[in-house]
Amino acid sequence: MNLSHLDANNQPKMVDISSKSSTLRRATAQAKIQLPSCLQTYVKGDEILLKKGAVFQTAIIAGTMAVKKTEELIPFCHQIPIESCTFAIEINSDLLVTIQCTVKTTAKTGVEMEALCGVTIAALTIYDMCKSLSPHIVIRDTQLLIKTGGKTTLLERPLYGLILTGGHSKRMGQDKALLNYHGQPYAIDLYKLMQSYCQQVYLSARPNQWLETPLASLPTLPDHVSSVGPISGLLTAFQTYPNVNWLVIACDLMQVKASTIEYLLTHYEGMTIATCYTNLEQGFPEPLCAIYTPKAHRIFTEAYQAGIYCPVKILKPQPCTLINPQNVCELMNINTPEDYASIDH
Ligand SMILES: Nc1nc2c(ncn2[C@@H]2O[C@H](COP(=O)(O)OP(=O)(O)OP(=O)(O)O)[C@@H](O)[C@H]2O)c(=O)[nH]1
Ligand SMILES: [Mg+2]
Repeated sequence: MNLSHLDANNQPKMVDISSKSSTLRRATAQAKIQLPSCLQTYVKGDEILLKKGAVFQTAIIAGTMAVKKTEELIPFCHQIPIESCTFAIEINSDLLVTIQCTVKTTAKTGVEMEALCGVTIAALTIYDMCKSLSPHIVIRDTQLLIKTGGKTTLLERPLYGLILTGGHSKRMGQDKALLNYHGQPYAIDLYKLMQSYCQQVYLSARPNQWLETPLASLPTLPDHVSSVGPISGLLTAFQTYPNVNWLVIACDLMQVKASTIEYLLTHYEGMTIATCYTNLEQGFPEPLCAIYTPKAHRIFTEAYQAGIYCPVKILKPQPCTLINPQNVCELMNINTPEDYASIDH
């Protein structure tokens, strides 16, 4: 086996990243701390206030300093410019504290060690601040939750892919998912692209839509609810696998590239309903090229029950993570034969 951490003499070495290219990379790590009940009286809102000072605020400062020092502590870590470092600390009613640290850089290698170092030192700082009140403090579950921007992507839950194909393609006059794209139906091309990022990819279609077509062999989620638009496909996906993230792409976004997906993943936020591109002309979130978290399930179900079917209308008032497309053409909607003729296929 060729281990990148060993040299030809079986001695350890720093991984050579000199020929890699710099990309925007992000890592989020998490640690938990179980505090003893005697600390309850010191909890004031989102903070623990001791004579020594504000515990979480101190932990954030310590964690930030630790992130910047990671290269000095871990022998084979590279020196990486830290471009952003944020902490989120929450405490629940059982005094279980959850710390998350997110680090960003534009570099040739990832910042997961930095994020892990950050939560670890933040946790130890909380321990140090609280230990005089009781030594019964347990730090646990330190782990990497999210890593994006490099060769492999890790999110805090599985990523499934959904290709929306259940429309009637009236304007096109033929099924858009079957349009030729470099020698194969576009849905197959997009399916293969999404497979490299998702654990599972499904077509979203009307029941029996793809029987006896070239798409028949692809995994399909037929609409559970009557097919009234893309919301039917979204709801079916959210209901079928409620605990995963969904990367959703409509089959008429024929200019989507690997970089379109990677950019979404790099900016993905697990705490919002969805990470979406902004439609620059109209300012609304683009719902059909987006990553949805499990929080979307309830929002879309309630909207559907209230008779609101338009995904843009549903997303607009919600907390979404919005990003500007790197290239507006990537999100061009191919709805008519003229649109199709205007693109390279
Ligand atoms: N699963 C599912 N997807 C749908 C449904 N209606 C539309 N879609 C998909 O949602 C995306 C956006 O659809 P539109 O472009 O608005 O509509 P369309 O029906 O494909 O095309 P037109 O008939 O020309 O309006 C496309 O990928 C469609 O395949 C539906 O009822 N169920
Ligand atoms: Mg369309």
